[in-house]
Amino acid sequence: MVAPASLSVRARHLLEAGDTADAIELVSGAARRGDGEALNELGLWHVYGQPLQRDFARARLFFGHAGRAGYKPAMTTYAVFVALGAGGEPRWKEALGLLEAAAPDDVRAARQIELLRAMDIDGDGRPRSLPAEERLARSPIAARRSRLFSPAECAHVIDLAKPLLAPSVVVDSRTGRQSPNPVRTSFNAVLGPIQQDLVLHALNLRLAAATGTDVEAGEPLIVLRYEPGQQYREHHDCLPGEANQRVRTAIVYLNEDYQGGETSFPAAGLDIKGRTGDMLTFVNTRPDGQVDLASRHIGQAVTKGTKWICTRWIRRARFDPWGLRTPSPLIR
Ligand SMILES: O=C(O)CCC(=O)C(=O)O
Ligand SMILES: [Fe+2]
Repeated sequence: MVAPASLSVRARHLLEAGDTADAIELVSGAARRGDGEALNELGLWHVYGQPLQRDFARARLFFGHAGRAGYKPAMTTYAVFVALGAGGEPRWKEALGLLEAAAPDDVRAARQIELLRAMDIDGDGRPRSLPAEERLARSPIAARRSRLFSPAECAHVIDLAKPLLAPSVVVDSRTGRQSPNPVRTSFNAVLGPIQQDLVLHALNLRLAAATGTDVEAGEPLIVLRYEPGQQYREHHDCLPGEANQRVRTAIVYLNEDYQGGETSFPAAGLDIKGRTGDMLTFVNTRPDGQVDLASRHIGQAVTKGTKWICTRWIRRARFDPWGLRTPSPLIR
């Protein structure tokens, strides 16, 4: 016997077939009856902005309802929204409390709690201490903090990314479009608000502290995986014609059991082979805001094993492309 398709799968089939009204009816009907999966689906629709209006405040409410109705993954999403301040105030302690309440019968929540308890963080999830910064070059400005992430944290980031990996794309400097390109042959996963968890948010807070930047200026963390022969050819990280430029990059090396794969800066004659958990950071722009060509760098081809890193591109000012912090048009 074939198991009946889940509600969200049936709703997606209806949407693909253009039966938007039926899909909405199916899901909202079930949501009214308190179905957790349906409530979660409504939350996701308010995040995607399809087929309902994008509205993070509503999404946050629906994820909370879905979690309380027993749909476990929604509780984690809700906790992340509360921690991030997506669709409402950021409240780290409340987010942590939600996760603690979920932990006894949710292994993922329990694992997060274990990793969070091992961190030296304050009541807002920010680090109380950091490894010392070691200056590597003046042009480009580049520095390292050894072991910024623990091996267990690195493994956790890899685990979050694994199911989401897809071939990397690059932004075309003329059209601004994204497409696969031989410049960058790795696979990557973008850990945005729906994919991340509280551990990842605490790590993003740590990266912000370690680079002296505002956590809200960071783009979502991207995890990159390079297999032998894969590389990221010489490039700089700035975007064409962008006002809110990527002024800084932070890279954390998530493993070290591979060969090749150094991060090289030809202008400075610098080749970095990171150890597990090391953070490399460099400045991409000059004081006038233009691209610093000395920041051009290469992810050298891996010759043996698999290289895992995560990259956070950090903007000049707060960056909120989805309007996570935009007040809801539907809720006052
Ligand atoms: O793989 C590397 O070492 C460099 C990665 C990189 O250039 C980037 O993520 O912007
Ligand atoms: Fe780069």
